[in-house]
Amino acid sequence: MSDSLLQVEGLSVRYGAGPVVHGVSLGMAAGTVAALLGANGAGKSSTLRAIAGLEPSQGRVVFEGQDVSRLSTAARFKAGIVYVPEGRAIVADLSVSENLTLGSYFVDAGTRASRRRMVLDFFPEIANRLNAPAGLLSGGEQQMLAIGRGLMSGPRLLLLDEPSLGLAPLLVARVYERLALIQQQQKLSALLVEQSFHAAAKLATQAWVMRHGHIVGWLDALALRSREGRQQAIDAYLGARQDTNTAVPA
Ligand SMILES: Nc1ncnc2c1ncn2[C@@H]1O[C@H](COP(=O)(O)OP(=O)(O)OP(=O)(O)O)[C@@H](O)[C@H]1O
Repeated sequence: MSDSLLQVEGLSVRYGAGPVVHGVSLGMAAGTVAALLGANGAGKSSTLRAIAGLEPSQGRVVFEGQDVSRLSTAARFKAGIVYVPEGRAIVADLSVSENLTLGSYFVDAGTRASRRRMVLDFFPEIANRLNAPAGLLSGGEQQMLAIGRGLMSGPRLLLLDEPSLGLAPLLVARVYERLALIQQQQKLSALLVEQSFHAAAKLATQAWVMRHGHIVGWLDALALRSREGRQQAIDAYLGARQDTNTAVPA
């Protein structure tokens, strides 16, 4: 695909005895949001972390036409692949402002200042707390800070690991509203991992369903927003069927 941003081919991850991710293949175009859905332990985070180079893996990861499979995490980060851990992984002892600076350590002062303005415009909640220790923020604010820190590095692909984790439904909605705004205005490319089908369906235009380390289904934008698609995904989570919606594209 000429407009392909990310192409993952036969990705496998193992921690000890057996693989927890088995030959996962997926692809997405620039300027789009895609999701990896599935229940606890399905292998979603391991897949995302392997794409970022945070876990040793087998298979190929091609990013903007370049095979990055052998590159270190730092080199992939430099290429624009930015992993955003779930919100509570911000540096609690540093201030909000310092956490944001961490995300843009290698850029010049002018770029840093303009990105910071952009992030604080998107997340006014944290703009009012710049000098507060990040550990004192609410769960939702910490998630916004984690996303903001990711945006500070000028990502070409944001890998979002369960942005809804541990948040009350109202806060999940708020975080996803902001992501939608950022997506619209910045043409953000993102691959997100979610257990919350509802949250992911608002933003993603395609999703893969994982179960026991395998991709067991794929949903397009229409299926993601339909009642039937939702039911198919839930069935796939639970293993009731192995063929969510259309065939998984090669
Ligand atoms: N660092 C690790 N060492 C050993 N096993 C791990 C490690 N990380 C994950 N696992 C195991 O790998 C499997 C897949 O975990 P993973 O976190 O990728 O799933 P997930 O779909 O993201 O689930 P969750 O939503 O609960 O995070 C699980 O059985 C998990 O226990």
